[in-house]
Amino acid sequence: MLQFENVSFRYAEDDFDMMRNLNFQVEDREFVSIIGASGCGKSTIFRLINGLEKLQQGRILVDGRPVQELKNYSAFMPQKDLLFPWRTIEKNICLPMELAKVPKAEQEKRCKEVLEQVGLSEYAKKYPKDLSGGMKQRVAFARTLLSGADMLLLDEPFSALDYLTRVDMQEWLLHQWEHYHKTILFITHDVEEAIFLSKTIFIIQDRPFSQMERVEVPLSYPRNREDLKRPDIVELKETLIEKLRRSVMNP
Ligand SMILES: Nc1ncnc2c1ncn2[C@@H]1O[C@H](COP(=O)(O)OP(=O)(O)OP(=O)(O)O)[C@@H](O)[C@H]1O
Repeated sequence: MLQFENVSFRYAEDDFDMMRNLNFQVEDREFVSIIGASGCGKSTIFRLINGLEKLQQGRILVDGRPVQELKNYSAFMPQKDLLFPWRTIEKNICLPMELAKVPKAEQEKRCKEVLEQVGLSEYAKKYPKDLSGGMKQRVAFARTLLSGADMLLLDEPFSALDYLTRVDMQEWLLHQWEHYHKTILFITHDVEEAIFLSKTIFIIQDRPFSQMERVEVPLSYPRNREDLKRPDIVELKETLIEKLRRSVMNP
């Protein structure tokens, strides 16, 4: 379980807090999205979780232990795939294992398994330039998985993709999540994407923010895109859009 306890943070360049006494928690294996206006601090939450920024007050705990004491508890996947163009797909996927000095035979075994699972076995020897945008994000996801962390931090991973690829990738991601049973925190600007994927949605509405409104999506898994047409889901979507619009108008 991930817990934020009274977390406050401001960037050194700023003279105002970005978040103040923030409390929230995420259960193991939950799929949680964070939505909020541009610049409200969504990515900063990820940077605090993975230790890239130091919190100035409060605690971030994973299974009751401060993250400063832990290693390899979270893995980050950015919007851009960040694959190395001169490495083959399998070599890109193996990179974190190479750095962690995992024995070569084990690297190959894990790489083969994950490529099969993400549906890209026949692309192992190809280069990133040979793959479509959606395929490259699958490779980036595979690499994130192979870090071995139980919590995946996905920062707008599909925002650069065209609409149809994006829709496919959402279904694909849910399938992966059901297979791997990881905890996923997912940042998106797309309310429908958040509803389709998540069990829980956190909304950032204020600046600075000291709380995120928590909304439970009334859909079970596995999900079907038809569910998005249900009147209560259409209404939820409108409500969330309205909340975001209000937060943009009252920064
Ligand atoms: N390293 C940094 N140093 C100083 N200020 C930063 C840094 N990173 C982000 N900021 C500022 O902090 C604010 C929040 O940034 P953050 O990236 O967390 O927002 P966000 O909600 O993820 O935005 P977006 O939706 O546009 O990606 C922004 O105003 C940004 O300019």
